[in-house]
Amino acid sequence: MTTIEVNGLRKRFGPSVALDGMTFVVQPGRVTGFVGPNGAGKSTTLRMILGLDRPDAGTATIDGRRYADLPCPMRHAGALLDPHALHPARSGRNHLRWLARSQDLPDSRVDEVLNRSGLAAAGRRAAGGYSLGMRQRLGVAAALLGDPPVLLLDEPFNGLDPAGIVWMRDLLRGLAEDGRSVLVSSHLMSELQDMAGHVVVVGHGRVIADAGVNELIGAYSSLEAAYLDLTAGVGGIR
Ligand SMILES: Nc1ncnc2c1ncn2[C@@H]1O[C@H](COP(=O)(O)OP(=O)(O)OP(=O)(O)O)[C@@H](O)[C@H]1O
Repeated sequence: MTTIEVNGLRKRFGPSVALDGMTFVVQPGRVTGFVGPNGAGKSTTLRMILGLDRPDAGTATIDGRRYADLPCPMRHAGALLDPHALHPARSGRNHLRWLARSQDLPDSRVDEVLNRSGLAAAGRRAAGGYSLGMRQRLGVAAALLGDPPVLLLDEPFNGLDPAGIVWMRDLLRGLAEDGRSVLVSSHLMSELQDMAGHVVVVGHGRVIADAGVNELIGAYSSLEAAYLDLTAGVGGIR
């Protein structure tokens, strides 16, 4: 069973402190919501788990290893960070084929993940013409290519239509039920309340609360009420 461990991450960008000792563990078998006000440090943390930003201090590991040290990393962790990170002239299918080849994954996976993401019909169209919701689906398809035990998704509900939201909710729940570790950053508390088993609330680059969703609902009546209370003293964008 694969965990994500974030331990004491610190990061400054010039005068601004983005991460100030960020520490938490993502356990397998449940969706963990990663929530906090704009600028709290969620995306920076996800980027560090994936080795895309270097911390000033602290560590982030998947299965005890840094992402950069994982052999064939897409088999260990799949990520959706930026749905616009694609070549606009390349078809969705060729985008996935290119990724699969870079990781020695069989081409057969491409059609499997296109089908699972509802993009089978649009797969041969240039990805530059995809709507935001279609780009999110393509990003999810890419994250699933290596059938990884760990998934990290940054605001995956953005741009999805109502049917897409239901699809994403069921997909993430199913991935967690398979025993995967699923970390989802989102501002949609009602979605997380229905879907997540656990939530990590952050503010100003550190953890404010790390608790079960049912525990928070029991104490505050809803996840949204818990979030608003826990982050009340944190303030907005610095
Ligand atoms: N490359 C960068 N250069 C300068 N500052 C940065 C950079 N990346 C992040 N920051 C700063 O670090 C802080 C944390 O940003 P981050 O994007 O991680 O927040 P977030 O919680 O993901 O916010 P949001 O909910 O708006 O997506 C912010 O103050 C942001 O301005």
